[in-house]
Order: sequence, then C-alpha cells, then structure tokens
Amino acid sequence: MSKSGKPPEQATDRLFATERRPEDFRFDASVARVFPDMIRRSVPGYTTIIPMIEVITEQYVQVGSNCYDLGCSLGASTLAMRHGIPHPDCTLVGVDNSDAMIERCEHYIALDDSPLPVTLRCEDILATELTNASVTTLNFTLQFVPPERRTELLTRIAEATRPGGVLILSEKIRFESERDQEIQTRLHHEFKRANGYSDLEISQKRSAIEQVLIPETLASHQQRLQRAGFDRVLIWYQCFNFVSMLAIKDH
Ligand SMILES: Nc1ncnc2c1ncn2[C@@H]1O[C@H](C[S@+](CC[C@H]([NH3+])C(=O)[O-])CC(=O)[O-])[C@@H](O)[C@H]1O
Ligand SMILES: O=C(O)C(=O)Cc1ccccc1
Repeated sequence: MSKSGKPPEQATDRLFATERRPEDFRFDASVARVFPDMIRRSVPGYTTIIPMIEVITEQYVQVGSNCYDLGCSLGASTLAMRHGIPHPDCTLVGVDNSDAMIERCEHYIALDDSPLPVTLRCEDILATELTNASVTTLNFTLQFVPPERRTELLTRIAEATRPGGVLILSEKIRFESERDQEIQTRLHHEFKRANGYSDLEISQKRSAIEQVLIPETLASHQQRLQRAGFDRVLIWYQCFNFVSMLAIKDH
C-alpha cells in the first residue's frame, strides 16, 4: 500500500440483481463504486486487454508527445499507459465526463507509484483538446458516443496524432449475419453467467444499455478509421463480440 492512503471501497456488482424499473444505464456513483467488478465480469478479455495496453503504449509512445485515455473511468487503461511510458517528458491525460468516475480515478492514480504525472479532465471527449498525440486509447468508450458523432471524434484524434502514432480502439461489436450475432451474444451471456450473474441481472442490464451502448460491425469501424485518417487497422484481440483494434498513422 502506498503512502497516499486506502484505495476507494470497492463493491460487488449487484446493481441489476433485484427487479428495477426500466431506466437507461448511466455512469453514476453507484456504477463507479462497483465498476472494477462489473467490467471484469461483463467484458470478455478485459483483464487481458489492460496489460496489453501497456505493451502497445511502450511500442508506440514518442519522446515529447501527449498520450490520451478517452473515457478513462477509474483509470485502469490510464495506469496501463502510464506504466508503458518510459519518457519523463510525455504528458498523460485521462478524460471522462462522469464526476463519480473522475473522483475515484484520482485516488487510484495517487495510489500508483509510477512517477509520470497524470492530468485528469472531467470533460466530454467530444470537446476535449487533443494535440501532439502519439498513443490515444478508447477502451470501450466509443460505443457510448452517439453514432452520428463518431466520425468527427475519430477525425479529430487522427488529426492530432503524429506520424507513427496510434489509436487503441476496443469495442463491443455486432455481426452482419443474424446467426453469428445470436451465437456471439449467447456466448457473451454464458460468460456473464459463468461469472455469477443471474438471468435477471443479464436481462435487466441488457435493456438498460440497449439505447446507450450502440455496437457497430467490424467493417464499419475499419472503414471509419480509414476515412478519419488512419492508414492501417489491425485487430489485435477478439473474444466473442468484444474486439480491440490498433489504428496506425504511417510516417
Ligand atoms: N462523451 C463522453 N465523454 C467522456 N467520457 C465518456 C463519454 N461517453 C462515455 N464516457 C465514459 O466512458 C467510460 C466507458 S467505460 C471505459 C473503461 C475504461 N477505459 C477502462 O479501461 O477501464 C466502458 C464500459 O463501461 O463498458 C465511462 O466511464 C463513461 O463515463
Ligand atoms: O455488461 C454488458 O453486457 C456489456 O456489454 C458491457 C458493459 C460493461 C460495463 C458497463 C456497460 C456495459
């Protein structure tokens, strides 16, 4: 334990365990309190993707550049980036528009003893300033941005990215084929069940995120990234309907 005190109290996710009135999912204080447990038990591959963000960051970070974690939540991806940045002259910025997330994120950043300073901004990623970027991460955040604003955001990221820089984009995806969609959704739900979620929790959460988390196909993501100004798009991870891409801006 570091000198900065106790970690924020973390709880098991039981938010959807009892019958609730239907309401859209929001990143409020009750979600922030259970978030590490929720995301680990809900997103297949999350616990693999986080340490790989460190590896990818280390490979693409450039001297004197800015690194951004957009939709940083409690800072899991931010800390992975921090550990992958060997240059003391880089700036690492985490952005999230949920006060509850940013408030807790500050504690996690303080508990981590890596020396690189981290700036946290409680801002909309659609409005936050982006410049001189080498590595930018959108780890399961773009899916919450209204689809009609996604091109504008990715174009701003690509324009802010230096030659040789990258965007790490992780998303829940949907499948063109109805049958594939059905199979992958069932496997995702089985993953949740294996992690202790009940049928009621799975179905209530599913309704709560339906209008808020809008998945798109892999083809749409790849085309949009290229139109936005990235030269190469690689899929470096997939588990069921959860994918992580590496979009590279060539020299
Ligand atoms: N327009 C927006 N502006 C700012 N923040 C936003 C916006 N829309 C959503 N968010 C924020 O994006 C985060 C998405 S969670 C990211 C996990 C993290 N990256 C992790 O690696 O642990 C993914 C998930 O819950 O599936 C939430 O904290 C929102 O408040
Ligand atoms: O829980 C789900 O079904 C998901 O698709 C992932 C998720 C994780 C955390 C918040 C919202 C959605």
